[in-house]
Amino acid sequence: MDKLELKALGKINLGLDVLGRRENGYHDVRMVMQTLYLYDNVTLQKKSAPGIEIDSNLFYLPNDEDNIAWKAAKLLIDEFDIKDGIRIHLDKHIPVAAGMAGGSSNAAAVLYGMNQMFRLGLSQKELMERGVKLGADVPYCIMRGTVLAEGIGEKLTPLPPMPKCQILIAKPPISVSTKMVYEKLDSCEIKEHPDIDGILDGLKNQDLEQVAASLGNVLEKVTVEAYPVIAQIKECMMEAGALGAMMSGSGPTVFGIFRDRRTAKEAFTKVKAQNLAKQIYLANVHNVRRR
Ligand SMILES: C[C@@](CO)(OP(=O)(O)O)[C@H](O)COP(=O)(O)OP(=O)(O)OC[C@H]1O[C@@H](n2ccc(N)nc2=O)[C@H](O)[C@@H]1O
Ligand SMILES: Nc1ncnc2c1ncn2[C@@H]1O[C@H](COP(=O)(O)OP(=O)(O)O)[C@@H](O)[C@H]1O
Repeated sequence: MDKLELKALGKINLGLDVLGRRENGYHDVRMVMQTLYLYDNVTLQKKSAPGIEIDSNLFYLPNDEDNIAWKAAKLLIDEFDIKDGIRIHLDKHIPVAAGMAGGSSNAAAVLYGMNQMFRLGLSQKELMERGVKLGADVPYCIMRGTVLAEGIGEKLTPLPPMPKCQILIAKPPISVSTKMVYEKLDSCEIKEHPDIDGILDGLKNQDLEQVAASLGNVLEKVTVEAYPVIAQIKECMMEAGALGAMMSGSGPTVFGIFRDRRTAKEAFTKVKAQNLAKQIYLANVHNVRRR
């Protein structure tokens, strides 16, 4: 197989708690992750000349070793002494620097795809061990689905699937650095921890209302302080009938959970009319895990 087309799916965090800080600056987390059917297309093509070529539909993304998808290819080429070269094309749709793991998911797709293309024979666990070297969210992006992520995000426990619903995504026109958000959190006292167990119970009971009522993200306060538009989008979604709304990851993307598509579409129109975000999408949850 000389060419492979893959879907790199984005995620939201239904819950994100930070339990402590490690000496290397990374944080111990307890997060509930959910994959969305909102994706970048990743095309891999073998080439006979050695080396990695990468490009994308977005002019501002790096076309070199700074791209996390490039790093994923390099890791496998070096470890397995792969003689062929590879061309990677990214057709991006997941908002960038948004808290939706777009880059991590691209890297996961490259690891997964190259494992097949070059018949490397790596198990999912072995792919995830390589993934975490590229970023804390990469192992989850390999696994997908509804998952409890602990450690720095790499200790994964599969959960019952998210009940059927519609997710509205709105990314205001600002970019957020994950590193800065975690650093800012270090200077605040965490007064209230999110109810991660409430989300786990809700999933166990397949109770969408309980899941939505238990959403919580300890990073939200940090990002909202800098960008109040996040709180405005949440309010707009709640007024429009969301069962719950919250910032994903380090932000600034906000998602709302809706029981039906009609209400979600009405909320879409309201967020757009208020000019709170330019990138607005309706997405289904994607509960199929990779094995
Ligand atoms: C916040 C979350 C929630 O899912 O996602 P995003 O908002 O980035 O999508 C993740 O914890 C982000 O994961 P990811 O974006 O893969 O992190 P990395 O590239 O490994 O790290 C970027 C920076 O975030 C900080 N970081 C990341 C993970 C973690 N458990 N503790 C941290 O302190 C570190 O400062 C690190 O330098
Ligand atoms: N393949 C990629 N897709 C998106 N961003 C990338 C990629 N490679 C490197 N980056 C850089 O990583 C940063 C974080 O991107 P992204 O993964 O979209 O955000 P997040 O971690 O918030 O989900 C961006 O500012 C971008 O410059």
